[in-house]
Amino acid sequence: MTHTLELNDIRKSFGQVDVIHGIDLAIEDGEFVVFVGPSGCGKSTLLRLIAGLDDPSSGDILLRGRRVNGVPASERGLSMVFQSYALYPHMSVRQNLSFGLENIRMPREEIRSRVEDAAKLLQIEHLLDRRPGQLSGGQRQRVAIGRAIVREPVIFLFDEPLSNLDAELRLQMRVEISNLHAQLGNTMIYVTHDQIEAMTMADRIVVLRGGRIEQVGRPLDLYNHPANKFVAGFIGAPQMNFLSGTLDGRVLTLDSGMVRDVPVAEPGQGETVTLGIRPEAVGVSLDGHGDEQITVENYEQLGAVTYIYGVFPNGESLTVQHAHQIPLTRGQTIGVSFPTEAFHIFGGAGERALEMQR
Ligand SMILES: Nc1ncnc2c1ncn2[C@@H]1O[C@H](COP(=O)(O)OP(=O)(O)OP(=O)(O)O)[C@@H](O)[C@H]1O
Repeated sequence: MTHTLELNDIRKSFGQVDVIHGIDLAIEDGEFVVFVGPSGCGKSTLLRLIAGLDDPSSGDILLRGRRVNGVPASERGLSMVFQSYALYPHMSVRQNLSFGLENIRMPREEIRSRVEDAAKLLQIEHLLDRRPGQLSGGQRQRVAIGRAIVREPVIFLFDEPLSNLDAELRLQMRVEISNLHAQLGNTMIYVTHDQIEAMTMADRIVVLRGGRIEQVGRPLDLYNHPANKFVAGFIGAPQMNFLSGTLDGRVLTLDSGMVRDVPVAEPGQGETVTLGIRPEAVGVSLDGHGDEQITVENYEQLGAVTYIYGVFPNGESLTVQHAHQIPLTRGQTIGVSFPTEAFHIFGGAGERALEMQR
């Protein structure tokens, strides 16, 4: 089977600096793939290599089975949507949408029909005669997306397209881009540092760090089975709790005091490990019962959910996400419990999750 896009051992250096360290990835036709990772991990660089705005130092890029290294961006059949929108300020929305098509001498009628279809799809028909300066941020972003749509690309490339929008509009555009993907069915590659965008829009997430892939998988697979501590900490908000301990045989002893049998596939030999547990998996008891006790340092009552920020006697922190409204005061002691089924145990410096016999 031919993939829409294949990256084979892609590397990129700028002068002496190696930025991408060997990326292998195959993307299927129609997939929505999100590249996510902290600032500087190389996600924009990778997208630019795919787009043809830059060339890899080594490795092959295949589009529908054809090697495209060195093929100019304009001949790859891809459309990119930038964070900055990159609209022409002196042109109307209609001209912004049609400009690229006029440049390739597409017949007028075809251009008109594509522009009108895209405007309808994005609900910007009433804005076609305005200039970008007369539009809101969200409307400008729609025009930028429209300009990508009219080219009918093999793949849409999005580089942090929502970063300049406020929270409410970001949420709305997230849903719209997902709907667009469902309607158009094109392959989409989307770069963001926002794990919520990744979780909500992706068919598959590629987590990057330092120019390497840490894990590739469906959103909930990454959430439920992170391959290492980095992915576990990056996916999910509030962040997973990490508690230090040692593993001897199948007995986990936390530095905070709790001792528990854990169903690890391989028994330990007294080595240091990290227990990961998501905030929503921690049980709370106001009368102090549970596996351990924490002091409430702070809390947030959001109505539907309560966040508790606590500290163990040994100084380690614990965040709890509780699904109910409960009375709390700073400085009070509460009991917390940790169900074994929710444990993630990371070996070494967190580079791998230990296999569990569930
Ligand atoms: N043209 C360049 N010359 C030298 N170094 C570069 C160049 N472009 C990018 N880099 C470096 O490559 C690394 C990856 O940059 P890139 O922009 O791909 O990261 P990113 O994950 O997209 O980050 P951000 O979320 O901040 O945009 C960074 O350390 C950056 O400084």
